[in-house]
Amino acid sequence: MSEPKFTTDYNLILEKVAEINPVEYAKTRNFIDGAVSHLSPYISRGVISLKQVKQEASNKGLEPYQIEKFLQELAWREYYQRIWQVRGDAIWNDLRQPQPDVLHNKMVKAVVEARTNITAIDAGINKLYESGYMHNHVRMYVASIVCNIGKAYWLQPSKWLYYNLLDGDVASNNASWQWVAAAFSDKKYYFNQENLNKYTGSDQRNTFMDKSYEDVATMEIPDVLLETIDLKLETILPETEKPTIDTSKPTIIYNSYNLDPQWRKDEDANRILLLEPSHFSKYPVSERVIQFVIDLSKNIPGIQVFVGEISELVTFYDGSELNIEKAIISKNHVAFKHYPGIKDDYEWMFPEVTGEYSSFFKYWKRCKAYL
Ligand SMILES: Cc1cc2nc3c(=O)[nH]c(=O)nc-3n(C[C@H](O)[C@H](O)[C@H](O)COP(=O)(O)OP(=O)(O)OC[C@H]3O[C@@H](n4cnc5c(N)ncnc54)[C@H](O)[C@@H]3O)c2cc1C
Repeated sequence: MSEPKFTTDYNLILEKVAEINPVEYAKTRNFIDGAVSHLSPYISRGVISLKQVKQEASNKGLEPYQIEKFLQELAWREYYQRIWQVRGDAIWNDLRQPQPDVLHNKMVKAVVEARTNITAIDAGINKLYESGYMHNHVRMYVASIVCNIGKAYWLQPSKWLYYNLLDGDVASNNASWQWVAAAFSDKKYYFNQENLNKYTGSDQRNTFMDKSYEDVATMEIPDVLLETIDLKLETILPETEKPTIDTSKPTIIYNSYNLDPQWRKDEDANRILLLEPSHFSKYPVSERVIQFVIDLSKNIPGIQVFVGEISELVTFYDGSELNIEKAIISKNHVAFKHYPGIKDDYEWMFPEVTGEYSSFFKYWKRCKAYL
């Protein structure tokens, strides 16, 4: 399968939203060449909302049962966002219980270098480096190899994946790694070569995963996974000019989690894509991700890219008649709580269902009442 290409043209993105096929999706989503939507980079970057995607799926004239699986998967994302809202920075800790059976806090070197010798896994990692995307099932396989077979603590590996993903989202990423590693679920997620072959179209045999599930769960760490690496992930940000701000008007702030071209689009305002070094030192991403974010921002007319802190933007309004609480406008987001000013609500899929639920299925049951 060729790598998915992620356009940054807004009209083409909307075409991709229109192309979703919930019926095929439900049948094939676990296969790496299945009819998945590839919309996550746009959802995570806030170009489109879950509400918008849900609306599109609902307008296809299908029966409710035919779109339910797709809506349920969208809801997984919102479920994790709600957890992040409640937990804040505690999303960086074990969410439910300590990860069992941990040997080290580093990353497995063979995974970073795509040389586990399991062809479909190595191909999935290389695709990640080439495209910034990895299929959900491959993410689960990789996380299981790293945390459950290689016995790494989930934190550093999750940062490695986040760094490389165009759709990198702290809530979905951290919680999913923890789900695989049983820090956010009752048991570790395991697979074997037979399962991997089925979903990746591979026919490889005699690998360290070519065992029964029971043997996979109890085997010694294979030699190839023993070597570890301590990753030092850094974000390289471009140099930018000081922006031109007309301080008689408010400034609308966009960032790597909000690049919605429709939001407040008819307002007379300054528009800034704010790339804060402090944010990216806490959440490092690759140069590819930064370029993707900058390219997506080009859908917003008049936007200026500014690498700097919100506090520097605020000083532009010193002596201005506009009160800073009205001058800065952003979308409410847990990673950008430190912005001052007006914060618009995110377009939730299920605005009525707030807070943290002890399981996705309890959460989904509640959501279904609003479908
Ligand atoms: C270890 C691991 C790490 C992950 N890290 C991220 C991440 O950083 N960012 C991210 O957006 N997703 C993450 N996911 C979830 C999921 O893999 C991706 O959302 C999905 O693969 C994106 O591809 P798609 O748009 O084709 O999804 P589709 O299957 O077409 O689903 C449509 C949308 O529903 C949402 N969705 C679907 N499945 C999930 C799921 N399991 N969890 C959360 N949301 C889901 C996504 O927004 C996705 O775009 C992770 C999963 C695992 C197992």
